[in-house]
Amino acid sequence: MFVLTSSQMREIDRKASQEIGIPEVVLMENAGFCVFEEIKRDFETLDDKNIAVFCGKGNNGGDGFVVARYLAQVCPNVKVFLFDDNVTLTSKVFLDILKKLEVDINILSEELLSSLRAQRFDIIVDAIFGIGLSKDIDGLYKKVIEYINGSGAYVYSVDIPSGVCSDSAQIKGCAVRASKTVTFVYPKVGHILYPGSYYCGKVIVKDIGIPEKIIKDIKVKILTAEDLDISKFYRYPDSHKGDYGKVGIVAGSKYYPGAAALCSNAALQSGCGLCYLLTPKEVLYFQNFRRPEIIVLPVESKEGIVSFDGFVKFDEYFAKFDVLGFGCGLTKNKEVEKILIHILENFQIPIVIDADGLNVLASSRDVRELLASYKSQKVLTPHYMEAARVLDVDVKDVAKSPIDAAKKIASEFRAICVLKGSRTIITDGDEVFINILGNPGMAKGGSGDVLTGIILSMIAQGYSAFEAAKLAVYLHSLSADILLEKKTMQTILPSDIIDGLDSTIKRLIKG
Ligand SMILES: NC(=O)C1=CN([C@@H]2O[C@H](COP(=O)(O)OP(=O)(O)OC[C@H]3O[C@@H](n4cnc5c(N)ncnc54)[C@H](OP(=O)(O)O)[C@@H]3O)[C@@H](O)[C@H]2O)[C@H](O)CC1
Ligand SMILES: [K+]
Repeated sequence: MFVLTSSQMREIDRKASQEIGIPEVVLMENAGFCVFEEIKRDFETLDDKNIAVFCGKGNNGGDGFVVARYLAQVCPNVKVFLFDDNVTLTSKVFLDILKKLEVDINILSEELLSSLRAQRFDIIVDAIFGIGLSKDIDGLYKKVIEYINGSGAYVYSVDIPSGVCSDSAQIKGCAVRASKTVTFVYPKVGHILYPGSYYCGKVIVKDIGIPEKIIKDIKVKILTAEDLDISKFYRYPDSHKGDYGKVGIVAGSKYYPGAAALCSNAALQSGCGLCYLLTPKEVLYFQNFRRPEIIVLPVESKEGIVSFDGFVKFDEYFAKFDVLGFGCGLTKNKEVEKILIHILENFQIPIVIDADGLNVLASSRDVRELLASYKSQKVLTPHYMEAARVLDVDVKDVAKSPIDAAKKIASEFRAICVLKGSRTIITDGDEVFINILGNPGMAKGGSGDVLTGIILSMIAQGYSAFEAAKLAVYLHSLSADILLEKKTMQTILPSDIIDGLDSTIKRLIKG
C-alpha cells in the first residue's frame, strides 16, 4: 500500500479538481460522509449520545461540518465548536448549510472551554487540523486538544490527529490522542511512523472518489508480502549446497562473540548453502553457541580483535564468497578500518555492512570514498544512532525525518539503506518501503546481527540487494510477531527469532 506526503496529497487533490473536474466540495462531502459512516458502524445507536465536533478554519474543519450534518440527522445532541468562523471557501459551503439547519454552532473561547469541562461527551470528532498543520500548536488550540485528551470520549480524528505532522510524524507541540483516525485515499507518513502512529488509534483508509489513474509516481510504500519475491525459495530436487550460495562473515571480538554467532546462525537458518565465519581465535570457545554447520576461519587477533595481518591470510577464500557481511561485534579500531579498506580495494563481492563496519565508515574518509565507488551491490544497515554518525548529524535529526536520512545514506553510497527502528525503512535512494511488522520484543541487543545474517543469506541465494533487504526485514519481524503467539515481548530473544524462521518461512510460502 502506498504512503503519501502532504504535498503528494495536495497534488492528487489538485489534479482531481483541476484536471478531472471533480469539485473540491464533492471531495469534502465524500470525506465527511466516510467519517460519519465509520462512526455509525461503531455504535448501535447514536440518538442517545452527546457528540461534539471541533472544527478548525481549514478544509479539515470543512470535513468536520459535513460529519456534523450527518450526525445531526440521527442524533439531537450534536454541538459544533469553531475556533474562527472565517473558514475556507469550500468549508463555508458546509458551515452555511449547518447554520440553515440550525445545528448548535459555538465559537470557542476560554470561558466556553471552561464550561465544557462540566459537560460529558460520548463522542468527539477532531476536525481541527489535517495535512495543513504548519506550526507548533499553542494558545486556545492547545487547551482544546488537552481538553479532548482528558475528556474520556471516544475520539475520531478526521484525516490525522490534530497536532501530528503528516510528513514527519512528529508532534507539533501537542496532539489529539484519537481512538480512531479516518483518512482518505492512502495513509500519510504521519500515520505510519512514530510517534504519530501512537496518536492515531486504529487507522481507517477511505476512498473519497479520486480516480486511481491520477495517483502516480508514489515512491513510498508499506512493505507487505505482495512486495516480496519468494520465487527463489523453491529448491530444485537435483540441487546441491553450491546452488544456494556461500556467505562470508567477518564478525565478533572477545567482547562480542555472540554477535558473530547470531549473524552466522541467522544466515544459515535462512537458507544459504554454506556459511564461513572469520572471527578472532579468542572467540573459538564460543563454539557451543554456533550451529555446527558454520565453517570457522579463526583469525589471529590483537587483544581479542581481528588483526589485519591475521585477516589477509584468508584472502584466497574471498573468491568463494557470493556475499560478504562485515561489522557485527568487531569493535571499532584501526585494524578493523584497515581490513575494510583492504576488502573494498581488492574484492568485488556484494557486501552488507553493519554495526562496527558502519562506525568505521562514519569516521574514515578513505572508507567513505572507497565505498561510494565500490562497484558491487551494497547494503548498509544502520540504526538511528549509526545513521546519525554516518550522516554527521544529531540523532534527533534522523528521528525527525528518517525517510530522508535513509535516502541520503543510500544516495551517498549508492547502496541499499536499511534504517532500523520501530518502523524499519528500506530504500535504494528512490523507492522507499516502510516495515510495519514486528514488536518491541525485538528491541534487544543482537536483533540487528540476526537481520544482517538473513540479508546475507538472501543475497547468497540470488536475490538483488534491494529484494534481499525487503525479504529479510519482513521475515525478521514476522518471526518476532509469530513468537508472540506463545511468548511475551519480555522473553523473546534474537536467537528465538532465528529458530522462529522455520514457521515464518512456512507461513510466507503458504501466503
Ligand atoms: N483529498 C483529500 O484528502 C481531501 C482532504 N480534505 C481535507 O482538507 C484537509 C487539508 O485542509 P487545509 O485547509 O489545507 O489544512 P488544514 O485544515 O489542516 O488547516 C489549515 C489551517 O490551519 C491553520 N494552522 C495550521 N497550523 C496551525 C497551528 N499550529 N496553529 C494555528 N493555526 C494553524 C492554517 O493557518 P496558516 O497560517 O498556516 O495558513 C490554516 O488556516 C485535509 O487534511 C482533509 O481533512 C478536503 O476535504 C478535500 C479532500
Ligand atoms: K484532524
